Amino acid sequence: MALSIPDRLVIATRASRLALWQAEHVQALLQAQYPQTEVSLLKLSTRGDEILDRSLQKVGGKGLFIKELENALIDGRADLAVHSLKDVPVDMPPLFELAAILPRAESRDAWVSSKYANLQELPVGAIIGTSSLRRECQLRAQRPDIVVKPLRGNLDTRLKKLDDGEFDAIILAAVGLQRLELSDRIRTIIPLEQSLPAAGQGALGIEVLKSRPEMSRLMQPLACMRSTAIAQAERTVSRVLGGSCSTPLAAHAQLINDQLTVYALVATPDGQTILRANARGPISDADAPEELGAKVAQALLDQGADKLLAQLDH
Ligand SMILES: NCc1[nH]cc(CCC(=O)O)c1CC(=O)O
Repeated sequence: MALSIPDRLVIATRASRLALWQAEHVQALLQAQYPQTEVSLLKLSTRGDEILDRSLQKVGGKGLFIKELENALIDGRADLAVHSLKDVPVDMPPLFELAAILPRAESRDAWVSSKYANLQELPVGAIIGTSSLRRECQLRAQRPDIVVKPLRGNLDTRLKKLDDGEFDAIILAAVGLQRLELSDRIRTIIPLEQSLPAAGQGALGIEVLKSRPEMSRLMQPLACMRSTAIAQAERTVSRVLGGSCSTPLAAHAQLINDQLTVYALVATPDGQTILRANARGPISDADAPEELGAKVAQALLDQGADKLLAQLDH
């Protein structure tokens, strides 16, 4: 059956500068793919953007950033939603699917500080800004003396808090700074051994309604098969371990030729215990990424990851 190209496509997006960059990127790709189609943006404010005073974990987690966008898909106000893949819960509500994962950019974390070049240079008792337990546990494993304070808000807000002197350094995903032409704020890209990233970090995902398979087909030219394999492996680790944004859990995969390597860790927030596992194998068939992800998750469970995660639940 031939694909019928619609006259209009509406992209639902959050209104932050980074979200708009991402949505405009997808808009340009779709416009190039379908020159006759009018591709526009529907900018929405989400609960995750509005609630800045309380920790996200307490008010309902990362799903808050995508719910308003999903509502726009249900109402037909939009045809697709663009998300940072990292913000898309691993268990999607059954009405929706990830139609395409785009080529992944930089996936590592960035060290941002005007005073100190890296973690090792920090003076005793220095104050680091991050609201990510994943980042906190890995930093504190290396520097138990540092003080970690929460840091929320969009990128510009976070940088302003650093510049106002609230922190000695902050940790951000490098990709966001790069996309907003703020690369000069990156003192160093933190090596994977020091800060293993979150599942999906650096990649964009396009979400559509499952009931509109033609929409999913229209998105296929934007999909990157290699980034999809990587993301599937990483997201499987989180899914098997029941990861949420309140879990100190990292999952990162690399694909070199046809060899996929999956690294993962689960930790206590104080970084006193860090369980690590990895696995490598060829992506010989479509199930291989998920099998490798599941294998790494199982290796963590064999080390007691379930007990560690259960302790964190209260
Ligand atoms: N935690 C929130 C979040 N969700 C997505 C990004 C941008 C990075 C990405 O697209 O992977 C960020 C900011 C950050 O981690 O610094």
